[in-house]
Amino acid sequence: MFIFMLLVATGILLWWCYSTHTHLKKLPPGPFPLPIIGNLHLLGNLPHRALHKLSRKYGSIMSIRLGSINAVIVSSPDAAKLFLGTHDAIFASRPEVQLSKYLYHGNKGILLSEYGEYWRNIRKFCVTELLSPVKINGFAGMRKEEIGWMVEEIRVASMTHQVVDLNKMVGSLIEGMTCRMLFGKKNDERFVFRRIIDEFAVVLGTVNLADFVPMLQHFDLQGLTRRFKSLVKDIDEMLDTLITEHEEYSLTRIQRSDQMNFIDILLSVKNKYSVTHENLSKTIDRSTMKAILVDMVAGIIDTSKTSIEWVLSALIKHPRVMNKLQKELASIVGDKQMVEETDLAKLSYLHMVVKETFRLYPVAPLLMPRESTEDIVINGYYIPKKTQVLVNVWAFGHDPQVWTENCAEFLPERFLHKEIDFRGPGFELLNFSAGRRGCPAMNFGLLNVYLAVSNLVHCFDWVLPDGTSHIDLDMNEKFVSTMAKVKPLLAIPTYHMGGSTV
Ligand code: HEM
Repeated sequence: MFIFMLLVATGILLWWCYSTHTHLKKLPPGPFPLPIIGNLHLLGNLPHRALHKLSRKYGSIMSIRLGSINAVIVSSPDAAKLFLGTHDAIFASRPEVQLSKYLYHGNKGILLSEYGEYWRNIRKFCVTELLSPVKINGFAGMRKEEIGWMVEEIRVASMTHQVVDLNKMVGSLIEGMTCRMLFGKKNDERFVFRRIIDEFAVVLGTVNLADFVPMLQHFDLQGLTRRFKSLVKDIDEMLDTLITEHEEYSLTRIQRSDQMNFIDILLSVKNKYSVTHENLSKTIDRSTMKAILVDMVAGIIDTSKTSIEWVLSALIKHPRVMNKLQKELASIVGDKQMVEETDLAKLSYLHMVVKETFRLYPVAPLLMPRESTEDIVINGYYIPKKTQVLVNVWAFGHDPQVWTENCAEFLPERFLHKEIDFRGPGFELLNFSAGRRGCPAMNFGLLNVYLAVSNLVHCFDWVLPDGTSHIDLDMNEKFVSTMAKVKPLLAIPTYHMGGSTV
C-alpha cells in the first residue's frame, strides 16, 4: 500500500513538474531561426515594416532571434501595456552594446545604462537639475532668437524665390539651439560641432552586427570600432576643452541662474549637497558630465529635427490641413510676426497635426531596446531573463484595429474629442515610450516641434520646386539613427506678414 501511494505521489509530482515546465517554456511564436544569424536576414532595410508583416502572421507578442540574442517584438498597444505598464520594472533595463563601452564612459549616462540605483539617481538628477520646466523655460529667449534668425534667413531666400533645404535649415536650428543650451555657444573655430554631431548620428544609426553575433567583435568587419574610437577622441577633446574653459570662466564671474548653460549647471552642482543628487555627489565627475552631455546631444538633435521635417512634409502634402492650420495660427497669433511659446497651448489643431504625423511617421519606430531582468510569463508565454524587447510603434500607427479602416489617411481630425495623447492614458501614441524608462524630456521635445513648425507655417507659404505637385511629394522613409525621409524636404517659401502674403 505504502509503495502504491509513493508511486501515485511521484506520478503526480512528475506530472506537475512537467506541466509547469512546458507552460513556462512556451515562448511566443515566431519565425524559425537560422544558425548563427537567427532571423537577422528577415529584417531588411526597414525592420519596422518587416517586423509588422511578420507580426500579422505570428501575433502582437512575437519571438525572434537576432544572432545569438532572444528578442520579443511587441506590436499592439494592448501588448505594450503589459510590457511597459504592468511589468515595466522587469523590462526597464537596456542590453549591453559595444557603443556604450566606448562612447558612454563606461555607461555613466542615462540612455544606455542598465536599470538600477546608478541609473535611477542620474536620471532623477537630470530631470530635476537640467530638464525641469523652470530650466527649460530659462532658455526661451535663446530659442526665440534662434527661430527669429531662421525666419529671417528664409525671408531673404524668399525674395529671390530660392529653394530652401528644410532638412538642413531645421537641422541648423536645432543644432544651434542645442549647442547654446549645452555649451553656451554654437560656433567654435576649434571644433566643427556639425561634423562631430553628424558622425555621431551615423555611428548611432548603424546596426552593429557584433552586438548580435559576439564572435564578430574581434574582426571589426564594419569598421565601427575604429569609428567609435576616433569619434570618442573628438568628443572628449571638445568637451574637455569646453568644461575647462567653463571652470576657469566661472571663477571670474557671478552667474545669473537664467544664463547658465548645462555645463555651468553641472559644474555648479558638482560637490554640493542637494536633495536631488545626494547619492551622486561623489560620482558627478568629469566623465559623468561628459556622458550626460553626450546623452543630451543624442536625445535632442536627431529626434527633433527629423520630427519637424516629417510634420512640414505632411502639411505640404496635404494643403487642406496646411490651410486649416494657417487659419488657426492667424486667429490665435494674429498680426504678431512670430509665434511665441505662450501661444502654443492655444493651438489645438497644431497639436492634432503633430499627433497625426507622429502616428504615421514615428522617428523611433522601434523605440529603444529594453532588456528583461527576470524570467516572466506574459499572456501564457515564457520570456526568459535577458530577452530584448522591441516595441514596434510603427505597427500600432498602421493598424486598422486601433485606428479604423482609414488608418492610412492623414487626418488630424481623428483626434478631435478623443482622449488619445502621448501621455496616455492608452498606449496608442507611444512615440515617447512609457514607464520608468520613457523619454524624460517629452514636453521639451514637443516644444521644439511646435515652435519650429508653427513659425515656419505662420510666416511662410510653401510650394514644391520645379512645379512638382504636392501629391507627388516623396514620403518614403529610411531607417538610420531615426526613421528619416529618404529625400530631404526642398520647398520654395513665400513670406507672410501678420497673415498676409508679402
Ligand atoms: C521628438 C522628440 C523626442 C522623441 C520622439 C523621443 C523619444 C524617446 C524614446 C522613444 C526613448 C526611449 C524610451 C524607452 O526606452 O522606453 C527616449 C529616451 C530618452 N530621451 Fe527622448 N525623445 C525626444 C526628445 C528628447 C529630448 C529633447 C531629450 C533631451 C533633452 C531626450 C532625452 C532622452 C533621454 C536621456 C532618454 C533615455 C531615458 C532612459 O533611458 O532612462 N529626448 N526618447
